[in-house]
Amino acid sequence: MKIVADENMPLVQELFGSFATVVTVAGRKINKEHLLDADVLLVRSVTQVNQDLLQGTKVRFVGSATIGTDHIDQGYLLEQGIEFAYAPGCNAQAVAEYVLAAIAFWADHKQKDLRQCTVGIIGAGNVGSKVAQILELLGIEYLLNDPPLEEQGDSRQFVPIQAIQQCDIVTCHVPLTNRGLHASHHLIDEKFLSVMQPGGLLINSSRGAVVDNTAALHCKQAGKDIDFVLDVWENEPDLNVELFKQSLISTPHIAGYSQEGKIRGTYQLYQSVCQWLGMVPKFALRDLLPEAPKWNPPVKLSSDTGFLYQSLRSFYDIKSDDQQMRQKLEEVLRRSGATIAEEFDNLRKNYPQRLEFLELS
Ligand SMILES: NC(=O)C1=CN([C@@H]2O[C@H](COP(=O)(O)OP(=O)(O)OC[C@H]3O[C@@H](n4cnc5c(N)ncnc54)[C@H](O)[C@@H]3O)[C@@H](O)[C@H]2O)C=CC1
Ligand SMILES: O=C(O)C(=O)[C@H](O)COP(=O)(O)O
Repeated sequence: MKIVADENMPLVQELFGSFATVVTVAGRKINKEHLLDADVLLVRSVTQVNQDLLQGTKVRFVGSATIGTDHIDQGYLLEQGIEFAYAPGCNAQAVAEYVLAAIAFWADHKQKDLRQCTVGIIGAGNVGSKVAQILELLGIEYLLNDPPLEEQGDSRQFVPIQAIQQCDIVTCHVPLTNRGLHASHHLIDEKFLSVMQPGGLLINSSRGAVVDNTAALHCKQAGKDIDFVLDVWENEPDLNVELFKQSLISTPHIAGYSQEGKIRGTYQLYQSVCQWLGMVPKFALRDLLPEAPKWNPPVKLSSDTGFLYQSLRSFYDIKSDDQQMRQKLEEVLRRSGATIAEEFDNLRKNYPQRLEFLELS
C-alpha cells in the first residue's frame, strides 16, 4: 500500500510506516504525478483535493488531519466512492487557548477590565464551546451565536448576530461556507464592522474569508477604533500586507498549532485508515502525547488589567508569534528574494513547539 502525506504531519512514518510505504511531500506541491499509484492521500489544509487532483489516480481514501474541510470537494469524493475522513476537534483546545491569549494580551495592551467585557462567540461547535468553557472558568461574560445549532434544538441559549455586534470582543469559529442559509463567507463585512462597538476587538481564527479583509482594512483606514487579531487571511498565503500591518496581532494560521493538536490530527486519521482496512490500531494516543505543565486559572479576575497576560505568557505568549511574523515579513518587504507567501509558509513549517496548558474536559 502506498500513502502520500503532507510533510507537515507529525508521526506519519511512525504510525503508517508499519503497514504502508509513506511518501511525504510539501502540502502545496502535492500533484497528480505523486498520486498515480497511491492508495491513500493524507493532507492538511493547504492541499486542494478535487477532481483536478484525483482524476486518473488510484486514490481510494482521502484523510485531512484538520478540523476545517473547505479545501476538500467532498461531493466529488462521494460521487467517486472515495472514502473520506477528517479530524474533528483535534486542535480545538489549541485554538481556544490562542483566543484566550489574544484576549489577555488585548486587555493588558488596551487597559481593559475583562470583568466589564462581554465576548460574542460566533459558532458554538468544538472550538467555540471550548472558548466558552475557558471564559466560564475565568468568569468572563459571553454570548453564543449559532443559528444551525439553534435550529437543531441545541439546549444552550443563543442570541442573534445583532447582539454579537454589540459585544466588546467578537471571536469567529465557523466553517467557511459559500452557499446556503448560513453561508459564512464575509459574515463579518462592512456592515457588521460599522455597527461594532468602538474600542472593541475582533478575533478571526476560523478561515480568512469569514472576514471581508478589504472591509477590515477600510475600517482601520477610516480610523474606526477596532482592534483585529487575525490568524487566518483571505487568499492565504498571499495575505493583504496592509491589513497585516494594521492588525493588533497578526499570526500565520497557527492558532491550532499545538503539538497535541497536530498529533491528534494525525492519530485520528490513523484510526480512520485502520478502520477502513479492518485493522486494529497498534498505537494508543496517550502514548504519543507530550507531558505538558498546566496553568492554574485564577478563581477570580483581578482589577489589574495586565494580570491575565502576565500570568499566561510563560505558557503561551501570542505576542511572540506576532513579533516573529512581523520581523520575517518586514524583512521580505525590505529586500527582494523570498515572497510574502513563501515566508508565511516558512513560518508555519518552522513554528516552534507549543504545548496545551489548560486542563479542559
Ligand atoms: N486557525 C486555525 O489554526 C484553525 C482554524 N479552524 C477553523 O475553525 C472552524 C471551526 O472549528 P470547529 O469549532 O471545530 O467546527 P465545528 O464544526 O465543531 O463548529 C462550527 C460551528 O459553526 C456553526 N456555524 C456554521 N455556520 C454558521 C454561521 N453562519 N453562523 C454561526 N454559526 C455557524 C455550526 O453550526 C457549528 O456549530 C473550522 O471549520 C476551521 O475552519 C479550526 C482549527 C484550527
Ligand atoms: O484544523 C484546521 O482546520 C486548521 O486550520 C489547521 O490547524 C491548519 O493547519 P494546516 O493544515 O494548514 O497545517
